[in-house]
Amino acid sequence: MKIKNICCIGAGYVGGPTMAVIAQKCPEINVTVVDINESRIAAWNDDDVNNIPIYEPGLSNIVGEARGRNLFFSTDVDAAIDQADMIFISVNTPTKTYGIGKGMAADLKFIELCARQIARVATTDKIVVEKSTLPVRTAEALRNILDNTGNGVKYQILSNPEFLAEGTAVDDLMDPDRVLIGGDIDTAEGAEAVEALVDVYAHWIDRDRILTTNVWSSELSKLTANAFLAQRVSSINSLSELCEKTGADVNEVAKAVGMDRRIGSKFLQSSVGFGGSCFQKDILNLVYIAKSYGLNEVADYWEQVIIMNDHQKRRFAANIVKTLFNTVSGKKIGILGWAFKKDTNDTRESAAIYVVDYLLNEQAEVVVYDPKVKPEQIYADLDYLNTRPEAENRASVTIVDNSHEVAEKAHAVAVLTEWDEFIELDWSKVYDDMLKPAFLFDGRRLLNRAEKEQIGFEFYAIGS
Ligand SMILES: NC(=O)C1=CN([C@@H]2O[C@H](COP(=O)(O)OP(=O)(O)OC[C@H]3O[C@@H](n4cnc5c(N)ncnc54)[C@H](O)[C@@H]3O)[C@@H](O)[C@H]2O)C=CC1
Ligand SMILES: O=C(O)[C@H]1O[C@H](OP(=O)(O)OP(=O)(O)OC[C@H]2O[C@@H](n3ccc(=O)[nH]c3=O)[C@H](O)[C@@H]2O)[C@H](O)[C@@H](O)[C@@H]1O
Repeated sequence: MKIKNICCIGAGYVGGPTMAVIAQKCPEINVTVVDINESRIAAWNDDDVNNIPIYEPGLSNIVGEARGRNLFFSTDVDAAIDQADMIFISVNTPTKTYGIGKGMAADLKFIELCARQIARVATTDKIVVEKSTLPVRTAEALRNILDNTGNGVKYQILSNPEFLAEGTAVDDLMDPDRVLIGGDIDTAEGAEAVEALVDVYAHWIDRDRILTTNVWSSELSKLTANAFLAQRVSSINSLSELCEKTGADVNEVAKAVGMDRRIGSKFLQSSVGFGGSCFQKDILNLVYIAKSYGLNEVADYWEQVIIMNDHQKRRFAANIVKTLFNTVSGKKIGILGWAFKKDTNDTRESAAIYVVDYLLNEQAEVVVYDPKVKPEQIYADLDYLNTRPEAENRASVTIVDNSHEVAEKAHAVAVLTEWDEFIELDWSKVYDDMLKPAFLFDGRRLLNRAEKEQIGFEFYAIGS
């Protein structure tokens, strides 16, 4: 079976880049990405491809090449569903903020709405692909909704979790370690659907890197991969605190440990804490699932990854207060970086939000610069925490458009995102512009200690 028309519901950080790459690599397939968010779709359709709503290195070129040829962005969800033979569901699956499982379980209401919409609109057989990250056994719920419409349409449900990381999305999509496809491989129709999706990816990915499994393994592998990655960050971050007490250096420890090929060197960069939309949400979801099966020890084991991460963010902020003679009240603290990592404008769960919230509770005056994050996003992130009236966030936080304004008469500067441009800053000028003693806190191990101390900074870096 050859796929001719793909529809993707959800034009976000996953749906947009993934579909752009599929469209570029498969010129004979029409790919339509739909979303209910009109302004997001308008931005994807902006005449200037540099205005697409997601910043990812290399993405605007790909969109520029494929858009209007075989890549389309639209708000007409029904029409795209109707025409497609394969439908990717790539909508958000945030942590529930209400009811049973509040703060832990994934909120699947957007997924269910998609399933109901597909069931209502479809008149021809469809392959429905779970692209969103979902709790294990979600496909069962989807099948229940889709199969009970009584309109005779046949559905195959596949799980095809996405492993791209933001900031490197295009490279990750072009050259993934693996593509995972879960399906009902024991039936002829299921195997045919799996093969149809394998064919799409095989346009540019070797078949031996396209892994097929049963649906439940695929769903659970995605949660497991994120849990393992986040666990490595929490593991090294837990040791960063011990390094600070003992005179060991966390970078040296990470290097020594990571050179063991059984351990590997990736994801051992100590930091102010991991952020991003998925690590925390997916681990909380894993914890919730384990608990729901009565597996309390399993749940506790993974929950510790989150507990350690929260501790890391809090202790970084607390250390700023302690170092500044136990008070930051009325003091200007400059923040370099708001995104949860470099090369993205995404701020979801960024450590910066929590560090600044802590400092605001201590009555600091905060000045923020990030090269890609818009001011309204920074305020929205703080408002979302609901810690204080929105007007207070605006009164206490100033957002500037260059690094040097952050330093002007600041008592301290903290690096919270590892943007390359912060390495190249004129640090002598930063020092000159600050009040003395000039405290510099490196939450990313981005800066060279000897150089900064030479300039005159009181320098603090995670894990040393
Ligand atoms: N952000 C990332 O790097 C990765 C995310 N994922 C997973 O992919 C999924 C999507 O994540 P993101 O793209 O980051 O989310 P996002 O929030 O950027 O995008 C989701 C989009 O779906 C749209 N949407 C929601 N309900 C809809 C409906 N009924 N009809 C049409 N559009 C609808 C929203 O308006 C939004 O634009 C999540 O499950 C996430 O866990 C997986 C791998 C990487
Ligand atoms: O499911 C998802 O959403 C994605 O989550 C992560 O990707 P992402 O969150 O975009 O970015 P990462 O590079 O994993 O970084 C996550 C956080 O961990 C931090 N981190 C990462 C690595 C490290 O060594 N140290 C460290 O502090 C980063 O700064 C960032 O805040 C995974 O890497 C992807 O494989 C996955 O698809």
